[in-house]
Amino acid sequence: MPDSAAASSNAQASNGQPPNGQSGAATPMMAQYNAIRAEHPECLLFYRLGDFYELFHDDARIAAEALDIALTKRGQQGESIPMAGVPVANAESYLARLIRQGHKVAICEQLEDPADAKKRAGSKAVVQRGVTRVVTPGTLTEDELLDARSHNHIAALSEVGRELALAWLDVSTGAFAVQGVSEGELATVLARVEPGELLLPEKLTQREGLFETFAEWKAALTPLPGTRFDSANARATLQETFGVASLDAYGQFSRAEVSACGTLVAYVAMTQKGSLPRLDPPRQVRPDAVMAVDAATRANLELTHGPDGSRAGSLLATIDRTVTGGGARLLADRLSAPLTDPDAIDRRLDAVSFLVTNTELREEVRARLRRCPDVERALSRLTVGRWGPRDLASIRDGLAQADALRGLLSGGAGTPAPPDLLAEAAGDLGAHDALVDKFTRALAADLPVSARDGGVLAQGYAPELDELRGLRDESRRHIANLQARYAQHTGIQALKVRHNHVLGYYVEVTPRQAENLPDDGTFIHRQTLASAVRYTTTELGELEQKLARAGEKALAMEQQLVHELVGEVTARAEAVAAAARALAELDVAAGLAELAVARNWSRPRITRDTRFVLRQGRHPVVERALDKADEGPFVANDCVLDDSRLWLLTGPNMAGKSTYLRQNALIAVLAQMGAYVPAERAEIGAVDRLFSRVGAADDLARGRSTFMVEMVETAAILNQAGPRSLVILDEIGRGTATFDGLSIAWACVEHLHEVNGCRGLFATHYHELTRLAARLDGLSCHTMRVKEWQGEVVFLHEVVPGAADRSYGIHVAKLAGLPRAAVERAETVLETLQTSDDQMSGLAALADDLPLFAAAGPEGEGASADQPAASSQPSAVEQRLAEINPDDLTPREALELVYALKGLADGS
Ligand SMILES: Nc1ncnc2c1ncn2[C@@H]1O[C@H](COP(=O)(O)OP(=O)(O)OP(=O)(O)O)[C@@H](O)[C@H]1O
Repeated sequence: MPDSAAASSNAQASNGQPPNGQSGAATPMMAQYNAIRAEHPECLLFYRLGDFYELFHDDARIAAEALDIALTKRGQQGESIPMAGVPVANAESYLARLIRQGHKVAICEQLEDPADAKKRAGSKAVVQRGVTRVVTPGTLTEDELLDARSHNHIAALSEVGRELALAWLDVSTGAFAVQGVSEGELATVLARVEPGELLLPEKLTQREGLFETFAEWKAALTPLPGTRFDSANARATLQETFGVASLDAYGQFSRAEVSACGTLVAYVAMTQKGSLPRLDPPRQVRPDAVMAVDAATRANLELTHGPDGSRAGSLLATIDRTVTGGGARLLADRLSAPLTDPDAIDRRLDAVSFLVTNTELREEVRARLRRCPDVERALSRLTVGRWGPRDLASIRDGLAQADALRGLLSGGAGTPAPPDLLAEAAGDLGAHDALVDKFTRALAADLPVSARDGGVLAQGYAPELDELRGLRDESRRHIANLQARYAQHTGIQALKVRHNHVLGYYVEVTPRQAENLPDDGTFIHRQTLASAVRYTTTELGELEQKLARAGEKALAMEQQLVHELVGEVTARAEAVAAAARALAELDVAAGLAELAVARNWSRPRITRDTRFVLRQGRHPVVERALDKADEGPFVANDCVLDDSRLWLLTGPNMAGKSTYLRQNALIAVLAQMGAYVPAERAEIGAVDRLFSRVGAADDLARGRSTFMVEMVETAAILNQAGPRSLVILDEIGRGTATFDGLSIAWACVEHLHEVNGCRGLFATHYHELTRLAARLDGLSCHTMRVKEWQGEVVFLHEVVPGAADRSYGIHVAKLAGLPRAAVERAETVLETLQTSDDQMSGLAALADDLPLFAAAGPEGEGASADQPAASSQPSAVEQRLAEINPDDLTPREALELVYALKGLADGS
């Protein structure tokens, strides 16, 4: 332990406290506290005092506020220290709340029995204490602190030379991966991994190009000194952890990758004070193996998080039919990282197909999986040494089902042989019957939460244990019998033999009865209370000692036997982990098969070309919502991006454009994660990058307006999309003035067509853009069909070739309840705008829209409906327009003209 006086002032400084007057004034216990506190400046310190974890100084203030617990004071030689405490018994719920609020907590335990401390150093001894664990958001293992259905990733970003790499792992399952990244890709990879904690070298936080990315992950950042990322140390850490002389067996890692992986493992070891949970060797992820989906696209498409940020309403929630925690986590992983290699995707699809076809097998597999506890997380707790008896039962029950499932999949007589992925999973399920048998015999039917007080092992498992337990129980029985014997001997029927922690076993009678006790030396007085007198006897003392000895021995033996069971699991941790992974694999395949059957989805065909053909596609989430609300059938639509790879979609508001755009992107994601899709037929040339700009929101936190956000996202698309990419863009340019918006939309369509050459769907209200179709061969126009019936507009939600002539925006405004006067006024204005014969003069009229609206007072004051406001002189814009012939313009000239017109309009 460091010198307590020095550490004391150190701790106080790091704690934001003024030094404690003279540090020498601290009591020995506070000196110990201060020293330990100083070693963990970034954490709140839970300092064990008996049955409580206490927090002092600023820690106490923070915890009191965060947890809504009392802030008290502890006197200290005239000075009092703020203090708050949480009971050890339910510390986990408090920990969970602190971690969720972004705090880290160091748990400081008593490392010896207070009685031993007294023996060692007298009555003023300070019990030895030390931090046994640092709890951080990324290093949790307890079920109470984790969401069973999501991964909890901790990641490390490292830079060596000019190379960056990101490693991530889930401490609660051992899953471990690493990927080399460029500065530009980092945001996309982080959006996929979603780390709860991100370690990085301090100096990287200042890197200008990464500033924006880190702002997104501010709450998760844990900057560490650059020395912690040394790649030689990192390599040594990894080799030691995995017991190998070289990492080559796991892949050819760059120095940045080694540094990221090693630093991550060393950090986790530090938080667990040396005892690492079982970890998979790092799996190298090739960036091009996974469909790149940036953060904005993920959010727009609501892949794993719904509109409110939770799982509800997301694509994941809609497709998740898994029945185990491991399966749910794997499904979320797959959805977050769709593949690009058609063969790899087909392997997954083969597994789903097999279970779609074999209904009985699927049902049986799912029934068995339902009985599987979370083996992965139980294993992680067992290997890190933070387990409870129920974790042993989880391993037993999970492996028992694994054995049965292996039998089911072994393709016995009459059952078709399973495809590769399932056959491999069956192999990985392993043969654990001996362990399952042993654990079944060993574990008691009702298991306690903790192994501390025994009661874990079943009667009949270990004869020596039963014998010791027998002795213990016999002594208990003897003690119980004594009561009857003493009652008879003394003639006092109400005499009781009782037990408490202070006296141990004693005989109790009332004070009046005490007078009648025989004075033969049998009863030795211990205590007199108002209502009772208590005695011990030699015989009772002896029995008690026997009982205690037998109890202690039984407990010691039981604990040893239980540890042997734990050892049996940890010795075969790799095989158990493989079985757990296989269970998850089966669960995902069976869940997706169940979904496909229940919702009538079909198997997509993934190819290496760039055709994208969906027949009768549906939006999985909207369709489900319509079903549930009984709001009529969802109208299926085709999407054929082939020779015409870019579709321009016009149509009224509320006609279903956004839904259509999204459903095609979602189907691509589903297909490439290896799932069936909501379409009659799907043929998808594997998409390497998916981009979506749908809807818009302010990003006030970063001082960006809606339009700025829209442009930043659009810029990312135009800069990155390539021929294999799929882009969906909804109403680009609507966030600014009409002409600016139209010009930008126009330029974007041209750019996507000419430069990016990607597949895409572009929804717009700028009907003028449809003119581009005449010049760009890869562009075709489609529209949402509507029917006008008795003055009302009916949305048919059907995508057909062609262009819309109007937007019916006013109709929607009316539906939404805009005041009648406003609706009528809007109709008048619209009519005015549409009076010009050709499109360009329509545009000219649009440029004047502001004066028109400004002139309109309430209920038709100012310019009246039948006398529209218009300047008598032709405006500069009109004059310019009169000079040109639209048919002579190239798209580029048209764009330039639009800019010029805008300039004139702004200047007038
Ligand atoms: N194919 C469909 N079948 C049935 N209902 C649909 C379909 N597509 C959309 N809808 C319904 O229409 C509503 C509006 O759809 P959506 O938001 O896609 O319209 P939009 O054309 O993008 O509108 P806006 O231009 O106003 O954004 C949806 O909430 C859904 O209830």
